[in-house]
Amino acid sequence: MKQPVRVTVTGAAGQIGYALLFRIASGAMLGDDQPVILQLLDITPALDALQGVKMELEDCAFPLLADVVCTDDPNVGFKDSDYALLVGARPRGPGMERKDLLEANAAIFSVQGKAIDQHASKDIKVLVVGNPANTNALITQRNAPSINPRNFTAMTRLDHNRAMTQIAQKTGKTVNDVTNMTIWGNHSATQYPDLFNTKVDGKTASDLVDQEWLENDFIPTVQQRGAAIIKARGASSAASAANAAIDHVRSWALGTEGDDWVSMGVYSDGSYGIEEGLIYSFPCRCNNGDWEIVQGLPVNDFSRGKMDATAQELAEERDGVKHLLP
Ligand SMILES: NC(=O)c1ccc[n+]([C@@H]2O[C@H](COP(=O)([O-])OP(=O)(O)OC[C@H]3O[C@@H](n4cnc5c(N)ncnc54)[C@H](O)[C@@H]3O)[C@@H](O)[C@H]2O)c1
Ligand SMILES: O=C(O)C[C@H](O)C(=O)O
Repeated sequence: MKQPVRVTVTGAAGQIGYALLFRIASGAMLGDDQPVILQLLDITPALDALQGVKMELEDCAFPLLADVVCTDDPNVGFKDSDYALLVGARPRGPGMERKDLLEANAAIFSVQGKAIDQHASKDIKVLVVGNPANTNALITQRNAPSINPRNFTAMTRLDHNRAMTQIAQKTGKTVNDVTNMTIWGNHSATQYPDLFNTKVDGKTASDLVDQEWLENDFIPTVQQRGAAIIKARGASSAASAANAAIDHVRSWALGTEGDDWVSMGVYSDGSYGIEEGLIYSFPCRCNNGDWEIVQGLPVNDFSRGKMDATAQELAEERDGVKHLLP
């Protein structure tokens, strides 16, 4: 049996937490042979509820669950942590954009970045789910200067999965036929789901649909899916978000399949002309617990405009939280 790894989940008493923890403990995220210690962080008023979640985790008798720690102290929550899923943040309500949450949520990530810097493993892999995810990931990263910026990522896998299903349904195929999907940019209404590099059954997806559907149906549907779920459910996506978080960390830790890639919000090295240092969603391949941006994909004028617009929004969000970026 491998040694257990420490997985911190913030906002563990919330909606996404409830859909996430049991799958991590079952081995769905890090593999059937990897024991885990769950370090669950939430705010003080949520600690009773968190104890209830811990009791339920115990009642599952998961063979891979080595221990569960519940705390309201980030210094304890991130102690020696190998993986951190930063979920704890306020969700948006109807009529809000995700960046409207910046003021409410940004401070959480500067505190947690500092705690990660001081207490976590220097090899920690961090996934930020709490919105606005890309800019919160940037705040976390900048507050943890002793850790490689590549170790801080933001979640666009939910958008990626949504886009795969939309194109599969449109072309009468299944998601098993869809590969090489890319979400470029911000997890926001400016994100750009790219069908020009996606394949369906080996054929280029943009050749299988008309430009009118691509521009006026597919892209807005993916961009607005979170809002559509809030309208329908009266609460933001939870099970699908937890599923995407599992997918994101699993790909990062255990690798992507063959030539396929996944979408991850990662530290930009200037690839595709995107300003260095932004946390921008790129097509990424993962191997040996590391990711690399897929290079050399063709970018037409239509795509270029959309990729730049979402980068511009990220630069504006960054400038709006300058006071939290040491
Ligand atoms: N990136 C994505 O694709 C994606 C998808 C879905 C939701 N989200 C975001 O995830 C976040 C969580 O959503 P949810 O539905 O679970 O919300 P929720 O309100 O059900 O749960 C949030 C939890 O975070 C806790 N929390 C608040 N401040 C905290 C702090 N400082 N430290 C630790 N915990 C803290 C709350 O007490 C609560 O238990 C929201 O910001 C939501 O917008 C992102
Ligand atoms: O849309 C939201 O606010 C929640 C989440 O980011 C989503 O995409 O479902």
